[in-house]
Amino acid sequence: MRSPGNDEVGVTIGRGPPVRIHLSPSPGRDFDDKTAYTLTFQNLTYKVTVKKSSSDGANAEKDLLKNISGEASPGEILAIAGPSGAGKSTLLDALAGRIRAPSLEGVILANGKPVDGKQFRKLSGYVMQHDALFAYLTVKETLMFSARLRLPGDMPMHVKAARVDMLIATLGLRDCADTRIGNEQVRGVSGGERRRVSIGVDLIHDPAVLFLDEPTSGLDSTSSLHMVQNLYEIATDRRRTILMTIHQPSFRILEHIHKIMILSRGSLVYSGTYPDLSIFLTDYGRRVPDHVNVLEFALDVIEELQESPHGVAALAHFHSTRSKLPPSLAGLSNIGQLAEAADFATSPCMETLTLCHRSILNIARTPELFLCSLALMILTGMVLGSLFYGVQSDERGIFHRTSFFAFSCALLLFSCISALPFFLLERNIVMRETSRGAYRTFSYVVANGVVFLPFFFIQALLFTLASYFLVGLVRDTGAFFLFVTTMFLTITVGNTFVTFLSTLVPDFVAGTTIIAAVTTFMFLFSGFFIPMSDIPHYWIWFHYLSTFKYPVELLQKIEYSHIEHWRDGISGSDVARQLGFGDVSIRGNLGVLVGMVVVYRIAFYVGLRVRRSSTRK
Ligand SMILES: Nc1ncnc2c1ncn2[C@@H]1O[C@H](COP(=O)(O)OP(=O)(O)OP(=O)(O)O)[C@@H](O)[C@H]1O
Repeated sequence: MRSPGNDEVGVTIGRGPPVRIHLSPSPGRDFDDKTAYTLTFQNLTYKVTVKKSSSDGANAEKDLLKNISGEASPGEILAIAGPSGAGKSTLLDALAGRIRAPSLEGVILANGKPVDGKQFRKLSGYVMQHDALFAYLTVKETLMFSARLRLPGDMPMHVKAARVDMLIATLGLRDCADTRIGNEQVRGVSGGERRRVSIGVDLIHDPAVLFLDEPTSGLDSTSSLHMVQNLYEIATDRRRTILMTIHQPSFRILEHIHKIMILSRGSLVYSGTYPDLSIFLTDYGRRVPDHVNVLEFALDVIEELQESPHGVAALAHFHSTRSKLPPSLAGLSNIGQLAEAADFATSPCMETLTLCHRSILNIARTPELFLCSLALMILTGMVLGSLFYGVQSDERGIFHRTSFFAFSCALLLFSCISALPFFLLERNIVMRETSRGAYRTFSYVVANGVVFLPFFFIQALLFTLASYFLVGLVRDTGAFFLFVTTMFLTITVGNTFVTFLSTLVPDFVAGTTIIAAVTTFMFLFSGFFIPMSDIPHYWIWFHYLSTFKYPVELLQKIEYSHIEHWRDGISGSDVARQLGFGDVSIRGNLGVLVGMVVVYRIAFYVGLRVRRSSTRK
């Protein structure tokens, strides 16, 4: 029953008074909202098919999770422990809705309601084991961009800023708020601070349930303790449900953990509190020596059992006979309901502006990269200008012009490959952000397309200024600007092509190889090396797809159609006709280049969506 005028539902459990459960209309609208989720899971089983390397080639099924049941409550930290390869991250992913239903069996309920992966992902936060943050942004900027993307668009900016400040204080990041995140090349915040920023990014919308994969990995003992203390405060003070995987935590860390689940080879072998673990082991016949870390001792026992002929089956069975299973599904079916989560916190327009702003800041922080590429344009333009200096109106002039046009296009298109590492790095961050519902993929595709356009234009202009007059191309304002426009569109096509392929390639090495190979073939089929009439009919489609064909034709046509007097009463248009460019339409070819940009952008969008759906969310 929903009360008018507020966002609470009254739910009667048994004979008790109605429980008031606050429903926030959009996640994180109210920093102090009371939304609290109990996550209950029963009989989670996850199998994957593993291809056998043996000669019979038969596939085998591997159980990554076997009938795991448990419960995570608000105000508590549930830690998932176990030896390496036990299935900790897999269980966390399953609970966070990152593994799709057909391969995952069992039931996951949030406040007694079946979890709809998409909706639940918006109400929860997931912090991955490996950070993916922009190195050149400061801690505060990183959190502020997250706030601008993940908090409601109608929330005033000062309220978002206040929330960021509060989060910075909560996570103990005050001293490094204005320090850059950093990476291998740039000095930045410490490993512990970096982890806390990653947590902050996913905490900004105040998710009711927070999943963390190894939040203390790579941290020293003090930083690990600090981190878990932060999480403890968030869980207890704000009644958040926190689930995390851990690796060999110290005594002091264990004091901050309310419940532990221990896995071994996909089976649950313990579920309960840390103090009860000692009793459990003793009852199983493994007395815990004095003054040892009981969890470490338990992991040693498990590793020993894993090596034994019967494995951990007996321990798992012993646990199942003693454990109190979570309440039955029937008993839970009416307790509360999932808060309605808006699909996205803010409008596509606001998302695009915020993403543009973030990109501009990143570009501004790495001026050397961009200045380097601009300097390269001037330098190569001048080298080409000096090489083809002062072309004449004769046969050699035609040959030199054609070579200059073809080489200029090749240079601009091949130089776009250098953008690949940049896009690959950004791809990781964008995939994470969009998979958690931080913003629309479409907004990113638009922002990424728009933000670099001025830079591409400056590149095209500098290259043209450095080469056009030295080569001695036609002195005509219209021809000059058409030349700049062609160069600009060529660079834009090349970059959109590389961004699109960056969604498909697995890594940098494969990416450069594939992009270089495809670009080389596009050059080969452009009509420059083999005239179009000589290209076999079964390859002609590749000629039309070539990113070289249209700009090279355009440059020829622009040049000759603006030369009124070539020589001996022959006009430039006559030369163009003789060269086979008479029918080329300047508008038509410019249109094709614009069309290619649009098509590659759409393909980029589709590529990102497909890649996202084929990986764990
Ligand atoms: N898609 C998959 N196909 C086959 N095996 C997989 C797949 N995903 C995970 N595994 C295997 O499942 C087991 C559990 O993996 P998981 O990452 O959950 O372990 P973990 O307990 O988190 O390990 P660690 O502590 O080393 O990170 C491992 O043996 C892993 O190799």
